[in-house]
Amino acid sequence: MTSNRESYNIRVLGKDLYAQVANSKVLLVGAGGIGCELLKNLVMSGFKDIVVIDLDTIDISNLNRQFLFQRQHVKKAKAHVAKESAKRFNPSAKIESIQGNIKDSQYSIQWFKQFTMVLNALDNLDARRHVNAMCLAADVSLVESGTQGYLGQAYIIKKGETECFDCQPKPTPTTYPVCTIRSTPSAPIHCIVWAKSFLFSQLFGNSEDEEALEADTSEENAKELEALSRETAELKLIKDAVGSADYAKMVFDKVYKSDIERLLSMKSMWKNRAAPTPLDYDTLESEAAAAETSTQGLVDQKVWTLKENFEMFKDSAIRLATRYLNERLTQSDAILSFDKDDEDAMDFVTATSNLRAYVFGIPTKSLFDVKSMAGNIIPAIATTNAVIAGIVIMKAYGILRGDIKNNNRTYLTSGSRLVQEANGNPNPNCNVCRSRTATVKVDFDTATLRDIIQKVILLPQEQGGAGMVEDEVAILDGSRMIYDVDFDESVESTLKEISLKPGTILRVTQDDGSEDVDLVLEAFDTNEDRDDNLQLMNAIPKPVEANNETDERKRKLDEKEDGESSQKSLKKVKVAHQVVDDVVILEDEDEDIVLLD
Ligand SMILES: Nc1ncnc2c1ncn2[C@@H]1O[C@H](COP(=O)(O)OP(=O)(O)OP(=O)(O)O)[C@@H](O)[C@H]1O
Ligand SMILES: [Zn+2]
Repeated sequence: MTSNRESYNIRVLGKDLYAQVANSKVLLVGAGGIGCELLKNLVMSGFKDIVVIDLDTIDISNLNRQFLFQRQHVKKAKAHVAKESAKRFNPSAKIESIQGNIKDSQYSIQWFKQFTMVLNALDNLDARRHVNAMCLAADVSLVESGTQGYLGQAYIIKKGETECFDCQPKPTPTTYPVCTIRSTPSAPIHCIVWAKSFLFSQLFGNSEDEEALEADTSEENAKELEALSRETAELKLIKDAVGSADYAKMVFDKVYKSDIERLLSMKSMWKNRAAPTPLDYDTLESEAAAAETSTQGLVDQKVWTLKENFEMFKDSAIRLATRYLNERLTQSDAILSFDKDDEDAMDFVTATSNLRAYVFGIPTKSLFDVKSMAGNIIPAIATTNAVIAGIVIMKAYGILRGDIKNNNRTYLTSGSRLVQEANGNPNPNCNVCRSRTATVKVDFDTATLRDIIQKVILLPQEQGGAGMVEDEVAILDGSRMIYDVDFDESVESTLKEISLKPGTILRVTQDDGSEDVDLVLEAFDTNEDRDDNLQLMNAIPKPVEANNETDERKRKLDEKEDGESSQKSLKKVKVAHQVVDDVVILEDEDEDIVLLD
């Protein structure tokens, strides 16, 4: 018997599409902000066979937007709780939940192949890249999505038909010159980067952690680096004094007094900028508590007074020092890593960055603001996730209809407008998706590397092979070279002997620079009939001809670059691929962008 929801879905989607929806198997990667919305949407729109994977447990800070979770679920696995909550929307849906990392090797290409489609609901580049590569190798359609504040996007990735996640280069994160952070901060962010990437990691972490500081070889910078190494040595002494009664005072005197006095002695530095003012521990200590009071409002949103920052500095430094010492009792090289959700770390970074701001006459910030700046956080907004999760379902319908090439990318832009942009063709220079892939079934115990070379790599293109030339071929298993003309020792070894397993992808390259070929190795089924110890399952696609469609698109754009009318469309292409953090966002709204109904 069909339920009300089911008959409604059939009416909306039509019988055929609904049947496809009901028969498809979907992998949902991530059960966070977008993932929760999406899992709910999937079961409500008729998807019945779903696997959801997430590595994390529920944090209290997730509850404001991840509506499948409630207070009593805190610390439980996201995937399992999401499954239980979503099932209540549609008890007939079959959901398998996995608490795990999608990057684990057990989630092989073969494993990905069981799905009709994969839906990403992730929050980091690394995992997105991995799923992109797996879906390309397994030739499964992927819907990629992301949100950032009020902005969001969703689009389909399909091997050979669309751009992949890595077709466009992603910009590197913002860096700051060492001297600005170390000596001449002029904005709150400079003080926060100093507190988080320098002070915190020097005291409690790995001193190499200064990833935000740019390596700069200018003369001014050389001096800075020299001062940096001297100060690092001094800090080491303090680090060793962790646990002593005057630990907080030692840290304070060094970073807010002697370091600042040393900076002041470099007079030329302050010719054209306001000189810093050192702080005095004893004066602050003796000052009556809070003569001035901090601003009103929620605790996290108050801007603390100098005295309050001072007290918080002492308190949080001792809390962290105690934790650091305890960790070292069990593991001698233990460190504390900065985490925006760690209250002690956030108290410390807020207080120490604000004290530094006082020294340099820079406005101070509330804990809330420091947290978003230190954690690089743009607040996650439930409604943005909900809109994007809805659009992901539309993309999923697009995949089932076979409408991939013409399926646009959808962006939620500032002003809450949904805009569309044509999905690009694969970038011919992308080394993630432009390789040519074929699956080869092999008997790992008897097939040799020579078999692969003869029966696949040298096999003429007309017969489905790669048609390569023996002397020019090299074969790699990941970064391990297993064959080239000067390294042919393993050629008579069986695949098992050279540790190749089902799921391995061999990359075959040829000197002449023609496109690489990826061979996905699979085992024969136990009782499978076969004539040989190796079977090429699909013809290897021919190399893409130059001047293909993508080049054509690029050429047209290049041509138009001179013309006035082109500026707009060129700009559109550029802004569309700007990436902030992990999410591509569209900053601008162009008139020639198509509005959705
Ligand atoms: N490699 C991975 N394998 C499985 N799940 C992953 C992987 N990387 C990230 N995730 C999951 O993807 C989800 C992304 O959701 P979201 O962006 O809402 O992040 P969050 O961690 O819930 O929130 P926030 O980062 O804002 O505190 C998270 O639940 C995270 O655990
Ligand atoms: Zn690509």
